[in-house]
Amino acid sequence: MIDIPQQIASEIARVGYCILPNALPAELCTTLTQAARAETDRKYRQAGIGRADQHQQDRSIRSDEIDWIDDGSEPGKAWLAWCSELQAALNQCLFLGLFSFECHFAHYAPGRFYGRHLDAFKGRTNRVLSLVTYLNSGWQSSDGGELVLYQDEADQRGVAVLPEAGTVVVFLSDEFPHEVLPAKVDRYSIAGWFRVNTSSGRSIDPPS
Ligand SMILES: O=C(O)CCC(=O)C(=O)O
Ligand SMILES: [Fe+2]
Repeated sequence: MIDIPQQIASEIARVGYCILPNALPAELCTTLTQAARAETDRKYRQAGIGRADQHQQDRSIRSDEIDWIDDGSEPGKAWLAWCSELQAALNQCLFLGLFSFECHFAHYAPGRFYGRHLDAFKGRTNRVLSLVTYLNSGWQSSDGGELVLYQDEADQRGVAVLPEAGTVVVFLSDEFPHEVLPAKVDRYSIAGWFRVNTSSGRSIDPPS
């Protein structure tokens, strides 16, 4: 059996990112795909940018809609259990000290996008590893909607990833600029972040 967490860990150690098609167990992928669509128009909210204290909605940078995931539903529970196993494996292999995980469903309606950005800035965040998985079966390259992952600030070419169901992408949050190109059809995904615990004294970071 292919050990997905092991593969992710060794790619992170080698190059800092990992793009793995068919990484999600098929049953989990189906459950999440259904859950992502069932929530359309019900719970999705316009996504914002920045930390809680400087939260703002700027549609010129980001125009997806999101719904935070918790273990209050069966799909949420199953997904968080899978991520928790991955977190344990990454800690064991890479000594990252990952402490918690936060994630949300994202829905990009046709034409929506997320401009080039970093998920974290060095020294100013406790987000260490970003994880994205896609929930669109039969995605065509003519549908657009690629994630483009750049090596560094200077890279203008990047690597394009089709958001096909089951593909998992993991990368160091403060190292790899990336963007989501507009798609011609609805695009569903989960974006999440493994974090370290930087709480000290009476100040709790991050704010809940
Ligand atoms: O959906 C994707 O491919 C990436 C999303 C992303 O970059 C983010 O939510 O920060
Ligand atoms: Fe991002």
